[in-house]
Amino acid sequence: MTQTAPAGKHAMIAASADNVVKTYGSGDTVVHALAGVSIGFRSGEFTAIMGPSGSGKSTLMHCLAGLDTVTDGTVAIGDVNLNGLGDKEMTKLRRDRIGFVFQAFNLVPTLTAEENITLPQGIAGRDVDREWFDTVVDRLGIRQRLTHRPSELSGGQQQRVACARALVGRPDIIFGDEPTGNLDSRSSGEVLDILRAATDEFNQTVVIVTHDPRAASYADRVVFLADGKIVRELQRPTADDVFEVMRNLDDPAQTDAQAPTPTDTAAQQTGLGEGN
Ligand SMILES: Nc1ncnc2c1ncn2[C@@H]1O[C@H](COP(=O)(O)OP(=O)(O)OP(=O)(O)O)[C@@H](O)[C@H]1O
Repeated sequence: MTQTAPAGKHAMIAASADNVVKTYGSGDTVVHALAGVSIGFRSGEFTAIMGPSGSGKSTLMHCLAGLDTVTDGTVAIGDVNLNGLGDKEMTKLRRDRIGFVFQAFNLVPTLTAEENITLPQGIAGRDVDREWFDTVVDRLGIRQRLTHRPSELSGGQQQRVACARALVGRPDIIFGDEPTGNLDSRSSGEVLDILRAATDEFNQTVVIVTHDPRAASYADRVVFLADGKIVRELQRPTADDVFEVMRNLDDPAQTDAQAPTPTDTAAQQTGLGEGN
């Protein structure tokens, strides 16, 4: 592969949350969506965030991506603290440094696949790096589809176009919100292979929220939320490992038994987990 990361990039933190609290509402209706979350995402690593419904997964991702604000604590992309940014600076940061892959693909229906892939670069007023565009398009196997509109593509092909759109901008980090939630198992596998390859071959940092243990098993690291807190973390787990933790988290009687181990707790404090 021609595209390699700068030396030492693995040691860098692409995004981080430090003691993040997110509260919705007030008084009797207050919801503590995030109750003190600290975590760092290393450059070039693929992380999956899991947890029961309502545990705070989407809230955490939205705060990290600057799509929502925190009530307390700080979030950063690289060394840029998002808390202090105004609307314009936030928009620019999201455009320049963050890629998104959504469950619903979010392609513009009137544009071709190629136009969709290059649209963010056009909006940012940047020239598209054609060599990198070609590398991404060929790696994702969508060259034959570049002139097609989204309605002429399968769900899996649309999500591959969305992955290409995210990758072509070479963002610091790609956030995927249930990126395989609308796909059958074969297309899910293709998209997950692409996200895996993006980290392995392009040193891209990827963070996804998923409910699917099989999807999580593609990640280097799986972080489990419950009641707005990080309660477990697994490194390179199998789908069965992930399923087992989720089964226990879904069973409130088991939740206490899943309190962080000393290793997990250390991982939370550093936000880095094992193997630093
Ligand atoms: N805009 C909002 N206003 C009020 N409460 C909210 C809002 N957004 C989220 N919440 C609440 O915050 C908590 C965490 O929600 P969040 O969507 O982050 O959970 P999740 O783990 O992503 O859930 P799911 O797996 O069902 O998508 C939930 O109790 C939810 O009802």
